Amino acid sequence: MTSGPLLLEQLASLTAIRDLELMERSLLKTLYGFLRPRSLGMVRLNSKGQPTMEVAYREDRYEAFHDDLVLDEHVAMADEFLRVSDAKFYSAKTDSGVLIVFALTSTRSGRSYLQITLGKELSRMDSHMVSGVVQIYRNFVSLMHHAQTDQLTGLANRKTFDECVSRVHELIMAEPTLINPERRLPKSSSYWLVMVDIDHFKSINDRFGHLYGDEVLVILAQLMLSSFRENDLIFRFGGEEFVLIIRCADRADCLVTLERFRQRVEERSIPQVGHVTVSIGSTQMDRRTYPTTIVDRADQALYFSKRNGRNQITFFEDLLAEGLVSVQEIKTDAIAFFDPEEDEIES
Ligand SMILES: Nc1nc2c(ncn2[C@@H]2O[C@H](COP(=O)(O)OP(=O)(O)OP(=O)(O)O)[C@@H](O)[C@H]2O)c(=O)[nH]1
Repeated sequence: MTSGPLLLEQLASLTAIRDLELMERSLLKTLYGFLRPRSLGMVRLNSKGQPTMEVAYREDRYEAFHDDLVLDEHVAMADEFLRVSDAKFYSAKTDSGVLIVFALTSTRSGRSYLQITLGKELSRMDSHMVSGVVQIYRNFVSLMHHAQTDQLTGLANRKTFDECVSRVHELIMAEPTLINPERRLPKSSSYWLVMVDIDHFKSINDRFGHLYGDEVLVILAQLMLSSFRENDLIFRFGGEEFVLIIRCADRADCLVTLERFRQRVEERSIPQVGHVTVSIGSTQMDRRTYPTTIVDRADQALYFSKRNGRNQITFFEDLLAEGLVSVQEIKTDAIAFFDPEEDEIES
């Protein structure tokens, strides 16, 4: 495995990567044993068609590459062909043999392909076999995706957040060893946990009905997807609460990003409902602080935004600097979130 993958890029698909990787390995192992190819691997492209990961598999060795990837001209052609065609695979003669490319997955954030190089064309029987194995893999990926996704908004669900937040934290802890010192990384390696809560959402439901409330949630989710980067992580907890894990250069950069989103929400006119606003609480994720504490800090910042008039952004670090909160370490796995029913604060 190469060094230097950027933290959130490792979590690109919002799915449980460890499980997905196990499935990838199992797929490659099965095909390697069956086909004994000259080479076997996978390539993942982002939504712009740029490669973000390549995997090479040989005799039980699985190697993943993230850095300095160049899109192979045959893969580019396969990508173009398989996106518009019903064909099961793409095949081309190359210097190393016959390259066969099968489409594996296709999502909003990108596509992945299986690459097989053989000494000769794939026989009819073998092509049926590979297609069958690929279909099983796709079905598993889609089941996994379903279990991890909130059905209304299409965002990752609360269960996925619980798994992801610990994993991001583990990655932050490990980061110095992951980063290649020879590669000059942009000064963009701080990670922020952000809680977003729609203001007065109950009254939207009360005035317009739940269906309109649901529509607001869907529009909010779309605004988030279009406002944050592809590799930022966006979750719906349930209710009208969302959580983000985003990478920013520093606090000022995080503020600009969140402020832009807050304004976009405020400006958006939603049919029937009109304008809605969001309150936001944010805190930096650091390696010394337990994930539960990080979540609690963002929650305290959100609570402050709510109490001070809503439609605003608060950073926990600012509250700390002003002596409005104290540092408490929560060392349990239970993550407690803001509960407006319990904490109604307006007079
Ligand atoms: N339409 C719809 N409503 C939901 C969903 N999940 C939770 N709710 C409603 O969201 C509302 C949340 O309201 P409160 O927790 O009182 O908070 P609020 O009215 O947004 O007030 P503040 O957060 O203090 O600004 C409740 O009325 C829930 O019934 C959902 O999936 N769809």
